[in-house]
Amino acid sequence: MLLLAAIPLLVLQQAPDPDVDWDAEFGVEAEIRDSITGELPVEPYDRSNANAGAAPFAGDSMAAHFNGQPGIRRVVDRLVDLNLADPRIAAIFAGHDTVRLRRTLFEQFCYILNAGCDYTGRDMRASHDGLGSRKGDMNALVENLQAAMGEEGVPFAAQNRFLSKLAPMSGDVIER
Ligand code: HEM
Repeated sequence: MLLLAAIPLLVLQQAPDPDVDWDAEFGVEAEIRDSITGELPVEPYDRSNANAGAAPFAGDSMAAHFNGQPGIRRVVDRLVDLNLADPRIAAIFAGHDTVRLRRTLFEQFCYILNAGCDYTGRDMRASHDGLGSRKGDMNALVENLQAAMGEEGVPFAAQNRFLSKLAPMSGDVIER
């Protein structure tokens, strides 16, 4: 009986018109990547090193332990790759601009490690607002960061000093 009632509905159902631009119909604006940086646009915000969320280390020993800017770049790229491949947290990164993330995360790490960069990204609260990440997600990310630093040969003591700079940010990063 239910099947009989469904037949007229199936007959009435039409295939979607392939010529309709559904984004335009629903007012979805196309996001266009910058032709030079490859990044998607973000809402305007005030740029400041204070957005990095921690003061830089004094001296150049931490930068040296990370093998300078090239080493920091490798750690960040590896961290992003591990996060994107990590079934625990990959979904949180899906659909976000990883081109921008690689750049801003590099700047943040480089600034905090006193390796000669300014941070131009958003503050931690603004950039993680609405992501819904929890303590377990933070733990997963820290594990991936430890793996990336380990692969770069960063000594344990330096890894822990760096992690202790990031730990206080978790209040702004995870969902309240
Ligand atoms: C202390 C730990 C963390 C630090 C230092 C950090 C750092 C950053 C930085 C610098 C940005 C880019 C800001 C910008 O582009 O303006 C960012 C964005 C992002 N972070 Fe984190 N993060 C942390 C933890 C996490 C965790 C635990 C997750 C989820 C598992 C996460 C997911 C994301 C995502 C998805 C974005 C992109 C947001 C967007 O495109 O709007 N982060 N993070």
